[in-house]
Amino acid sequence: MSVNERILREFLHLKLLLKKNFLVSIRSYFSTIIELLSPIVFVLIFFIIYNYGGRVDYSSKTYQDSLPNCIVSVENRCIDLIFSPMDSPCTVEIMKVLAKNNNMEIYNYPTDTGLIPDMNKTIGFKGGIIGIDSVNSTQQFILAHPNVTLAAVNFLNFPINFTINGVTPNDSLIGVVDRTALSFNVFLNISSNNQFNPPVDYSIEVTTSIQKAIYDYYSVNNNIKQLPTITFDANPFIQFSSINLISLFGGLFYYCGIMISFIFLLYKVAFEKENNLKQGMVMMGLSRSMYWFSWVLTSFTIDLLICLIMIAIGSICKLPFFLGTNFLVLLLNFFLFAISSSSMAFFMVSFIGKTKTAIGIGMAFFIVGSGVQLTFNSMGSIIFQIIYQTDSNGAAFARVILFLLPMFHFSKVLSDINDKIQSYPSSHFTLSDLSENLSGAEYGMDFKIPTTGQSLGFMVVLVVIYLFLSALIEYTISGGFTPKTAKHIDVPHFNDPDVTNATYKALEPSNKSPVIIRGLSKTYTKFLRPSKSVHAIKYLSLDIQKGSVLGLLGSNGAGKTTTIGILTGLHNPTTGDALIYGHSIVKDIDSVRKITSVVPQHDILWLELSAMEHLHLFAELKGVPKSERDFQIAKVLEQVKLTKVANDRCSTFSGGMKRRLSVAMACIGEPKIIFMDEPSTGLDPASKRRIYSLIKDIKKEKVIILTSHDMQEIDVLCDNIVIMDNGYMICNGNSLQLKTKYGEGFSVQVIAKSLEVVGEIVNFVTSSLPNCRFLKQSALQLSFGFPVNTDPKIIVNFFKRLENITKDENNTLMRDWSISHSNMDDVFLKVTQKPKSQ
Ligand SMILES: Nc1ncnc2c1ncn2[C@@H]1O[C@H](COP(=O)(O)OP(=O)(O)OP(=O)(O)O)[C@@H](O)[C@H]1O
Repeated sequence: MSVNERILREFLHLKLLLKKNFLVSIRSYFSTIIELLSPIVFVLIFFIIYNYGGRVDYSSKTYQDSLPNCIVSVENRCIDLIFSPMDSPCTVEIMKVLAKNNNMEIYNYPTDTGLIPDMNKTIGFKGGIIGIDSVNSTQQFILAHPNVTLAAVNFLNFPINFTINGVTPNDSLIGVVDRTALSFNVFLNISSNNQFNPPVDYSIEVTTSIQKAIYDYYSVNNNIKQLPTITFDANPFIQFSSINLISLFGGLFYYCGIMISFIFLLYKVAFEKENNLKQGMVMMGLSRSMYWFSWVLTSFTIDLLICLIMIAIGSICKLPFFLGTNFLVLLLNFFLFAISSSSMAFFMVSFIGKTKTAIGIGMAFFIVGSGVQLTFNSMGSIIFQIIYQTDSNGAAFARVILFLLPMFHFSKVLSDINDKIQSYPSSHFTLSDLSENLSGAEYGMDFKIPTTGQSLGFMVVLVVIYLFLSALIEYTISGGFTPKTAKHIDVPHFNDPDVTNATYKALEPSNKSPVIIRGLSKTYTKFLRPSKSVHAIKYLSLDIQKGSVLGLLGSNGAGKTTTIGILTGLHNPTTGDALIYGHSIVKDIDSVRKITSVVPQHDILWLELSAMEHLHLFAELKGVPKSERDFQIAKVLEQVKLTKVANDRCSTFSGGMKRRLSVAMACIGEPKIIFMDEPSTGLDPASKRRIYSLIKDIKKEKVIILTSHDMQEIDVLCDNIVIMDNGYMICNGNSLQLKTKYGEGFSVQVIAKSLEVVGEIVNFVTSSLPNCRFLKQSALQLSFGFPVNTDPKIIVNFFKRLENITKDENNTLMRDWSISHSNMDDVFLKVTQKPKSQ
């Protein structure tokens, strides 16, 4: 197959699988709606809690954020605020805003450091702000002129990134500039009755108005990307009614809204695995990589929808988190969290085979993750500081484990955003904030804590890691690392000459049969416990002719399904090869798949799709030209008698109808070889008969390889029969040859009157007929076999005795008896040496 053909084939498979996923999602609309609505539900729950559940109404406690006016009563002058140092450009910029906010004048009041300022310069002042050069001078001024000044503020330090018109002032007057916090002292005059009668505590108004000036300066100055932490030694104030601590816990609800789809994804992929749908699809020729890729695309699309819904509903509810954060940042955080979780689900499902386990693990992640989310939300950035900045082996280990969890990075981003937007009502988290270390800034200059952008990047890394690991596991399981060469081993010794002949005939280089299996072996290796490795097939060699049905018989675990799995490319053989119309299954499985079809042991059906949709899907997969599709589909539907229900969903089908549909799907595309793994299992006699006649109809010009536990089916349908036991072919021949060779000649069935007399009957029959063998017991029915060359007189005499016993109504031994030729049941029991009682 050329590269172009291969690419086209992969695209076709992707298209078909996406179509399947789309149809299944639309049809199972209940679960799809739950998945898509979950973000709405969780955001609405949070909205209700946020607005009505325990919200403290701060608006009634809002304090004024303007400076109170001083009252002129002493020295014929009063000053609203003294600030220092006045020569610092940083201080002056903020004070200008404060003056503007309060409609006040701002004056310089130069002093010589250490000297008491000249009071004459302030005569006639009635309110206003004046600057003084140092804290020292401020204190001296207040001491010298009590009750002239309402309050004084001394700036102690500014953050390092404080800039004025984009320039860092390198403010030596402030002293310490290598810190991230902005701090100031406030002195309040509440001591005198002369001016403030009665004394009033204006600490909140004064500190609030200063703080407002700082924030206003920051919010108008675009060059400053983050607000400083402000510390001051006055009473803390409550100013903004929109700050609500509950909003910090929104992360828990956003997490839950996204994790519902994580549980659904685990369930859906595990369901296809548990029901062997994936395996069946691969046997039918679908590409494994496209199977996974289709799931990745489907789940990422659902994730995107969920994230958009979440952002839309959060914005409609006017939650500060959504209003205060840039849309792209929101989308990136939600979407990267969702797809990294989905990628983790793909990785986890590599180890999960059952839907119940998948749901259990999904729920555990949901519950434990919610707890973790709650902790991260409530502890804010402190927890991230501890995790990232603690220097110990334990912390390093925790960092590695937490790194692998998408929810951890998601919480970190939420925490960063909350840190920013909770600081001030008009604060926004913008794209430029992604490079800031917001959490680190709060705790000093140690920037080991990743930036918000890095946390988002970690989620991208997780997507790559988890998808890569999932692909690696899939590649290993599919035998990708097994060398693609047909390894040969010596022919073992077989007890049965027919088996030896069949083996050597198949090994003959001149053999041109359509199917030739040569020295096929398969060992399922247990890497951790090599001694427990299973040798499922051991040197299977045979050829199959066109227009014939080969029956593969064997007890459970004999190796039949593994044989079909290898011939359809599901597993790589450990040794040997098979040629299907000249194409090697080891070297050219793609060409083999073009001409083969499978009825897998488990139906590859989606309950949400109709019979017609299944057939269209597989017709396209098998490359049936569009013009022929309708005709072929109508034909197979008629053959399996499903025409009337063609447009009904498979969920309404009985087990027999599903099996018939599987057979119809295998017949689409006119394959040259059809593998049927127990095609009639679970069917009623009428349905079985339909399948039998279909097989008889289609076998002309084809090769059919059929496994079954139904001996009658094998007897009726198969031209050649192979019996496998413990991985070996132990018999090979047609039904008559096998019965003659291994059958007991005749078999006698006796129905006992009670279980107590079974032993007596067995003694009676085996002692009456020489070389008679007790074959099996099924409830009260006992089967015996005896050779064809038994003396007819002995047989006649034996039948007469049986007749006499059953005619006697008082007999306690048997109810009835019958005689027949040996059947395949007897052959099978004899060659596989099963115990003679069940
Ligand atoms: N994926 C696997 N990994 C390990 N062992 C396996 C695997 N598949 C099959 N086996 C083992 O290989 C042996 C042959 O199994 P296989 O399914 O081919 O038997 P079978 O004849 O088809 O049985 P049944 O009639 O029950 O379907 C069994 O011992 C089985 O346990």
